[in-house]
Amino acid sequence: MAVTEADTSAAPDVRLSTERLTLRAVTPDDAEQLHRLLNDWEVCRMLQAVPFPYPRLIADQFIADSVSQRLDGRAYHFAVTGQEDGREVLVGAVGLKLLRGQRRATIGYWVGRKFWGHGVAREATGRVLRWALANLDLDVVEATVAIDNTASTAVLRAIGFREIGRGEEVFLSRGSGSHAVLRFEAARGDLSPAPNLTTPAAAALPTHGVPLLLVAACVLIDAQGRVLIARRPEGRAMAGLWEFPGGKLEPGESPEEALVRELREELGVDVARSCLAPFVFASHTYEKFHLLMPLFLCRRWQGQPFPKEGQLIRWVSTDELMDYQMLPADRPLLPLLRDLL
Ligand SMILES: Nc1nc2c([nH]c(=O)n2[C@H]2C[C@H](O)[C@@H](COP(=O)(O)OP(=O)(O)OP(=O)(O)O)O2)c(=O)[nH]1
Ligand SMILES: [Mg+2]
Repeated sequence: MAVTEADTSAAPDVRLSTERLTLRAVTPDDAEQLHRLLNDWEVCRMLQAVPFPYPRLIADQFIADSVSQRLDGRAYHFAVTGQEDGREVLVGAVGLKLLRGQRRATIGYWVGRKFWGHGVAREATGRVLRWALANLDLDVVEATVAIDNTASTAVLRAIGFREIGRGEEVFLSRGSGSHAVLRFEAARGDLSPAPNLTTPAAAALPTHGVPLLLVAACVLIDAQGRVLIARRPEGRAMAGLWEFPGGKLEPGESPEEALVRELREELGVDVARSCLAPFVFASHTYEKFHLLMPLFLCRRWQGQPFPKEGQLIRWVSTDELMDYQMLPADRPLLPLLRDLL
């Protein structure tokens, strides 16, 4: 099965929410409000692909295109809405376009002028960025802003984007000729929440100035020799990458005890300690910690694995495993697993 196809299949009707906002697919019912908010020189002049004045016909065309682009996974245009006097009102939009075959996308956004100054762009764009890196086959999201757009530059920096250089772009609303822009990028590492390093080992054994983190993980193997992998959900460090089920040792736990607990918490399966066979270990320096991770094999458990923590799970052959973006520490272990199975 092609990874790209399967992973984006759940995305067309995605609906995201933040503390104050809802982000959902743009629909033809949005055309009137969208046209009214966008047909504003102060908004248009910051957008590359929008003419000014902004004709209603272009709003309708944009919405029709965004429906088909979303269905085939080329772009996700979100209407950003809020509540005003108990009604849902459009306040702006965020668009994400995938660059085919590159594991990259570009992001753009605008907010209606009367909603400026309330952190809408930051809240909405940050939400889409986190969703995209956790759920689409992407490693990097790019953004470009006009050099005179200081508000937007501040938004990008606050979300975690890094400035990577300058360039020139045409802005339709500003007429012919190119205008100076700043280019930004964000990858998973720019978003990662700091890991919660609570194990006693972490405190006791710093390595090269970073703490040592002890994690136990397990390869569940089914009767056809397929293995279970899980995609780290949004909100976790390294969200969007795949891993073997498992987690950090809690104080006083052995690796086996930690795994019995983690497999129940993450997948709802019961495993006896005697069914966990030590296989290999990972030893890998991440930016903020050094990971030491024994990897066990297990062929017998009770219950049907079920993703209890919002993760995506998948049974894959060891050949298919090579097509998945696994966590960096796991990559050297995969050929060993393939040789075994
Ligand atoms: N479970 C698991 N973790 C891995 C693998 N490879 C790898 O680098 N890690 C890293 C990612 C994380 O930094 C760390 C595991 O931490 P985690 O956040 O999943 O820990 P946990 O399940 O105890 O979750 P939490 O309660 O702290 O939220 O180990 C793997 O194959 N499986
Ligand atoms: Mg875990």
